[in-house]
Amino acid sequence: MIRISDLTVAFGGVKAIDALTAELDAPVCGLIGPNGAGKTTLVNVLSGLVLPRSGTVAVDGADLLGLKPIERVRFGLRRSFQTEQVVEDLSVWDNVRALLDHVPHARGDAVAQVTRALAYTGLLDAATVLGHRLNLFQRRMLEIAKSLVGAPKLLLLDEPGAGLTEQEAGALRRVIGSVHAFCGAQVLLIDHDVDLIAATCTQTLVLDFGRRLALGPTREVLDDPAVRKAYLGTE
Ligand SMILES: Nc1ncnc2c1ncn2[C@@H]1O[C@H](COP(=O)(O)OP(=O)(O)OP(=O)(O)O)[C@@H](O)[C@H]1O
Repeated sequence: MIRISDLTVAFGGVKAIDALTAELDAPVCGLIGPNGAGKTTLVNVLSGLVLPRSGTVAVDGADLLGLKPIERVRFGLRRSFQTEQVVEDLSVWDNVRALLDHVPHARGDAVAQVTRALAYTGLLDAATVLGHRLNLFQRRMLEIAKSLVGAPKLLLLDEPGAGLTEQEAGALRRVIGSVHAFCGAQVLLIDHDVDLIAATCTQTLVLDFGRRLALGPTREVLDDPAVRKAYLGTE
């Protein structure tokens, strides 16, 4: 559960997030809005890359803003970036294994955890392949696999579907839609692909100019005339 209260982030005179209050409690939540709406800024606040001017954010009851970025990772926060953070000269296995150096996990079960995450994301057969040899889809899956080891509580996925083929997007949908069943973590998904949001997210938050334009069940939100006008470009 993510509880955001009266959150404001300003870059000079621009309020990227403007007095935002929202409770996100679905296993997979969507975060959408037009370009510049504040989506990435919100994810940056959650992961600790940006400090808000005011407000609070709690995840599963814990005050997130009181934790340093590395403490948030230990707490169970995971994030994928629009540009994948793959170590190019490490194998797929070692890319995932490296995450476990930074987070708590039961001693000795690293092999089992990495194996399980790679199997879940379809990367087990590619475990020995070096990062620079992976295609775009495999890189996206590797980002998710890294998020799944070491007791994650919340996955922040920033446009994981961008540039994928329809078949790959289908596979991504299945992986994201089952993350909660796989490891119990909540997912906050930013994507411009409304079909991906509709297929995976039961609850969706829409931002516009840093403000909350809508929050609720995804189907209702996507049918909201104000959302259709601001985001989808239709009346
Ligand atoms: N580091 C920064 N310095 C100054 N302004 C910034 C910074 N980061 C974001 N902004 C501004 O804050 C606003 C929100 O940007 P943000 O990147 O969060 O939007 P977004 O919804 O993620 O957009 P997109 O869909 O294009 O990724 C924009 O007006 C942007 O120009």
